[in-house]
Amino acid sequence: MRLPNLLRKCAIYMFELKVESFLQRHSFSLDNKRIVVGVSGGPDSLALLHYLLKEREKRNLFLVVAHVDHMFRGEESFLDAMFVEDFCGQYNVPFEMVQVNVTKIMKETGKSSQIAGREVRYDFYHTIMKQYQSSYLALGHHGDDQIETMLMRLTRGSSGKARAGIPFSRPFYEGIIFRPFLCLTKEELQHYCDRHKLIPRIDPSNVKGIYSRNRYRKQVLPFLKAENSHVHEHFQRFSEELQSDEEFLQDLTVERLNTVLTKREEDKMTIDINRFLEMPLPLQRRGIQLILNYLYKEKPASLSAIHIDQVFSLIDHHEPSGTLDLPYGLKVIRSYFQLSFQYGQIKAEPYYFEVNEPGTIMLPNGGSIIIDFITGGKPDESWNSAIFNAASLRFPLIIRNRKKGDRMTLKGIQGSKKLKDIFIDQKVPRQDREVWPVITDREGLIIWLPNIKRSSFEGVDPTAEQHIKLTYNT
Ligand SMILES: Nc1ncnc2c1ncn2[C@@H]1O[C@H](COP(=O)(O)OP(=O)(O)OP(=O)(O)O)[C@@H](O)[C@H]1O
Repeated sequence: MRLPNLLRKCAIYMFELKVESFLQRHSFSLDNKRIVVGVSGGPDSLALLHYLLKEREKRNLFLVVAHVDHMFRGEESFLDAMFVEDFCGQYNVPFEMVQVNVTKIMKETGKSSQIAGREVRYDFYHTIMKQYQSSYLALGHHGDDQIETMLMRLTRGSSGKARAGIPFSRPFYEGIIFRPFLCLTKEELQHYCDRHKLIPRIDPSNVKGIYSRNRYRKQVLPFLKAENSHVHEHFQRFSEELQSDEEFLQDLTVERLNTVLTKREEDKMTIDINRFLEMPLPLQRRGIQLILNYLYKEKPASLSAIHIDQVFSLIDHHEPSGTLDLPYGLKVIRSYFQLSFQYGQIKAEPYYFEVNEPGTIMLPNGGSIIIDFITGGKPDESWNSAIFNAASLRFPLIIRNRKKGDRMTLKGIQGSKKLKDIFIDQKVPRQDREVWPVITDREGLIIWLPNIKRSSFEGVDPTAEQHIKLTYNT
């Protein structure tokens, strides 16, 4: 055998070995699979199809090719489709294609060409997988794609698993997407095409000059490759480690979050702040992320790490209450030790307690009212308590949330004042007003608005035999 031929054989062998050991590392066997292959006609997916065709007999593979003509480049892009069809004809592979005017979709929906094109492709892949009863979709992403994706996401501020880039495999409807070429560079795929005398139609990456991906491809990748020619292997390993770390932490987060959630509805979640703060910090961050992912059926592009930081500021806040507006009308509301994530208007749960004797009443807002009977001596008054002459109160006392039209008489002031105005004057957040406790006597006279205003009924009476002390703990 002549030397160039031997070198060629060696290179092909090395290529196949790399892919095989990559598949093995992911415990993925090609044997007996029915696979849809996404083929654009460019070098990466043409090399992928060729590689799988070489394995077809040995592995007992059933292959079918899916091609999408996005109609971006008029006649040219239709010729790509014809090229792929012709290639499939030569190798006796079923070929399926669809023509979709993606530019029109972009105009109608305002989506970018990448997003609109991607949605069309993945829809079509799904259709073909169903049609051919295939559970596997093979795509030609490679190591350079991986580096670009990871750097772009990091730069953009992605979090969690997204930073790990493109996974080797992931669930896709009832099936699985897999990418056997993530272990290879773009250059290796180009060489593979050359060695097998494959002449791809175009390299679609060349027509993507305006995309930010191409700026990474042209400006960042050459620098990294010059620094270390194995950079793609290191990024790939980092991606895989990060993915498995993320999965592990994600499972832990779900477990812990379940113990912290006090409410879980379709469009509302509430956590207990004290229990939440007992979670390790990395789980706290992921916990907030999980809640947001759950509530946002479609994640807003404008949602960023800054919003997560703002949620944490609300948790660390010294004030017992506060609100944060997130994209798409999602609100985060802190009320004492409860943090709620919810859409739209805040509905207060009405509550009503009758009190006849000393004790503690736990309130739905997480606070409590303590009732003490004090006989003899001068009871001390603190900022969160109120003292009454027991004989002047008509029992049972009632602890409830406010009602429309509530008014109270204030200490040292003639006449009465609307609760609504008192709340506004004291700048009590709207959502807190609905759950703030109001204490009345049997006849409905408001005797105390805890921690906000003292009523005309309050005060120590030196002649009183017994006092009642009410304390509001938040
Ligand atoms: N028009 C298309 N029709 C079917 N599959 C496609 C199409 N475009 C891309 N794919 C699949 O998605 C993979 C990744 O797409 P991407 O756009 O990142 O790569 P590409 O530069 O188009 O790759 P290639 O050189 O294989 O065309 C491709 O390798 C291919 O498997």
